Amino acid sequence: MPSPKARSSGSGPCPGGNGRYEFLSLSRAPAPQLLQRQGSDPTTARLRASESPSGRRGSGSSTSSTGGQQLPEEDCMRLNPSFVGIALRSLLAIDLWLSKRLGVCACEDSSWGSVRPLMKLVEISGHGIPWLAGAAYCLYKSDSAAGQEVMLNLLTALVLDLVLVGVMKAVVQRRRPAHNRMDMFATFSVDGYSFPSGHATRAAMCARFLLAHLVLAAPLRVLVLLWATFVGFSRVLLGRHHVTDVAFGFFMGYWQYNLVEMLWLSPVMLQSMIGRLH
Ligand SMILES: CC(C)=CCC/C(C)=C/COP(=O)(O)O
Repeated sequence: MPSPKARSSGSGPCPGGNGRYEFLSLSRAPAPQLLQRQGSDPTTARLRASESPSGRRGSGSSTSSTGGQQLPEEDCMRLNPSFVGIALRSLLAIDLWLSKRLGVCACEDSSWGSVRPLMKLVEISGHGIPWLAGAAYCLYKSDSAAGQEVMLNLLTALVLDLVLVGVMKAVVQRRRPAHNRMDMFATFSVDGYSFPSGHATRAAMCARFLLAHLVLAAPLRVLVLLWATFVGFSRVLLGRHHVTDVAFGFFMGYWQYNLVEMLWLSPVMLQSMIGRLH
């Protein structure tokens, strides 16, 4: 598996408008070096090449006739792309465009660069380490069985979240936005990848967990929801993620909580597990 860090933009200056996202005009041939770069994926390279008139001229032996002109079969297939394919490509293009527009705190000289330190505080509030440390501390300090049960399950949920997000990132391997500066503290190697946002999954899951298991007054419940939303939103503002990474992260975190409820470790179960250890 290639190292995601090697593919990431690193900690250099914010690339701004000089990102990796080149949108290919349908009516214009892409630059040769662009074709070469996309050539790492043979299918994409072939499809891109077939978008160029020169690419059309020379490619393929299997042809079909259109208005007297011989076109390769693969081009004919591209003329009838499925609705789902068009919808997905459009969604992806909107996602890239919107994420770039919203990445206003991606670096100090971005339009909202002055609030970057505040956004980084929000980032820390949703980071795995403070949550793991906090849950472990509360578990240690808790003197009631109910409190210990809740904290132990929160710890389990946090570990489960790290594992599921890590697996998902390793499978999907989506790059972080080009304007992101990889200056996050304490990351795993898979955190070089973007999809889904681990902060968003954790925020959604923990918010549901806290709302379900802590007796909180209404203003505090609202605060928890606002915090979770803001953690997700700050990922895009910081340029760390695309909008879809965060949207899917919220969705995944929401469902992860259901999994936590299903796997809930009860005192009886814990007793028998501890008993088996002795
Ligand atoms: C080192 C530990 C315990 C957790 C890593 C937390 C982390 C840095 C997740 C990445 O989140 P995003 O996917 O939202 O950038």
